[in-house]
Amino acid sequence: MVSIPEVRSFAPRVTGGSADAGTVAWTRTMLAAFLGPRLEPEQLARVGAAFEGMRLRGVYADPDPAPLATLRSWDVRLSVPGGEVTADAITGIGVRSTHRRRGLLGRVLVEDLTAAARAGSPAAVLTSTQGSLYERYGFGLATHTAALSVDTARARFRDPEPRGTLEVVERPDAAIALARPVHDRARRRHAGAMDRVPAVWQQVVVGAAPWNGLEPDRHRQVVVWRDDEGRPGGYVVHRLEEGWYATGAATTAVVDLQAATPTAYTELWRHLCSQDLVGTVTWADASTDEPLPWLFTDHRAVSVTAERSMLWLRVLDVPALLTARRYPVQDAVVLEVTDPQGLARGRWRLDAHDLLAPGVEATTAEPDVVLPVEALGSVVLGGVDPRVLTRAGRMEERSAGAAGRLARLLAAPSVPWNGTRF
Ligand SMILES: CC(=O)SCCNC(=O)CCNC(=O)[C@H](O)C(C)(C)COP(=O)(O)OP(=O)(O)OC[C@H]1O[C@@H](n2cnc3c(N)ncnc32)[C@H](O)[C@@H]1OP(=O)(O)O
Repeated sequence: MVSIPEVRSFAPRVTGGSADAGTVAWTRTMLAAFLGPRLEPEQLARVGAAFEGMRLRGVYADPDPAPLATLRSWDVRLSVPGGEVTADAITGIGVRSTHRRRGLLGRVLVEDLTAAARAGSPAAVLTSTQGSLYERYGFGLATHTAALSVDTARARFRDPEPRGTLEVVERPDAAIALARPVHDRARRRHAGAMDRVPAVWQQVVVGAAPWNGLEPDRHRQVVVWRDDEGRPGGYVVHRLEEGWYATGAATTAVVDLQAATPTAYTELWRHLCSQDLVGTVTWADASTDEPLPWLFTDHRAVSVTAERSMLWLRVLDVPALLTARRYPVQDAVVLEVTDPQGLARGRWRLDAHDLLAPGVEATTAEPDVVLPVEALGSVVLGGVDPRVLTRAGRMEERSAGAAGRLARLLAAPSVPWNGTRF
């Protein structure tokens, strides 16, 4: 007899670079749901080993040892304006193609969110394959990215003098060791950015991801820029997107570019735009406020080819999240938050009169704004304007001008940005 499906969670056990049988079965279901390659058992065991230290959840129906649905999560440090919080990063939500539309996504996700809230994470984050899946679970779209394309023939730099030195770093471990501290500094500038576990670094630098069986992308290159004292100030990971054989001009795609200073940023772009045989440089997930066009004498060297949704944020603990960030103006507003899963529901007074120590308290006062938890997730990093959500009927202003006051309170010092899908 087949049992009623239940959610189980476990941590991968790894010996000698290979994961245990339960993790292998989990990995097989997850890859199949994402239309991934059918891997040999030893490849699956290697892929599963990359999940060491993470939480795996699955929906199981005995006696089948493989799950019907999967989810993987781990803790990240998520930048918020003026600070950072621990967040539950979620990925790998997949349901067997034979078992869809029976509520399995909902079961495994709500279980993970409830566990994260219980463990004290103020928020959960994910990037999604589809745009309409996660609002019903309280996630709000919080950041966007811009897809850029640079025509290298038009890219003349205003500042003609290169500075510092560049190095192509061949060994991935050396590249990661150089890139990590730069990324760590750079990520604090953008709310929505987060630190990276080793598996994500491998994905970015080597191109070895679960969905390609950890096969390295041999067209990937890491270039580090150093200042005159030899200190690394920025790096770029790029890959060949289209060879030059057909057109005589190749396309290079930026995978990750982080610069701790404006000079590092300029010099990395100078390098990208001056490579022989390269006609176009693209960046699929740049920030929406890149200074790039301003580096060139002709800003039309850069085209924005698309703007895309990126990070979804689910508030789990309203006071913890709102007090972790800083506010640019002194004001106080009462927010009533509704939440179908009941995790963040309540009426809260956010008081930012003390700019260094904002306070959030439960209150019975009349609310200035009533909003569902997903709208709070959208506006909390400062990347979505509460007035726009009010105009869209996604939140309700109960006192005159409250959405505008909230917009001024939540404004972020720079545009929220997360450039890495996970
Ligand atoms: C963070 C991430 O990992 S994003 C990756 C998401 N996964 C994928 O894209 C892999 C391929 N797809 C799948 O594995 C599955 O179809 C999933 C995970 C998207 C959905 O799983 P299911 O178990 O079928 O979803 P479930 O039955 O729990 O549906 C929950 C709700 O979402 C809705 N829904 C499910 N899939 C979709 C979809 N593709 N588009 C729109 N709505 C959807 C359902 O109608 C249901 O709505 P309701 O609450 O109003 O009834």
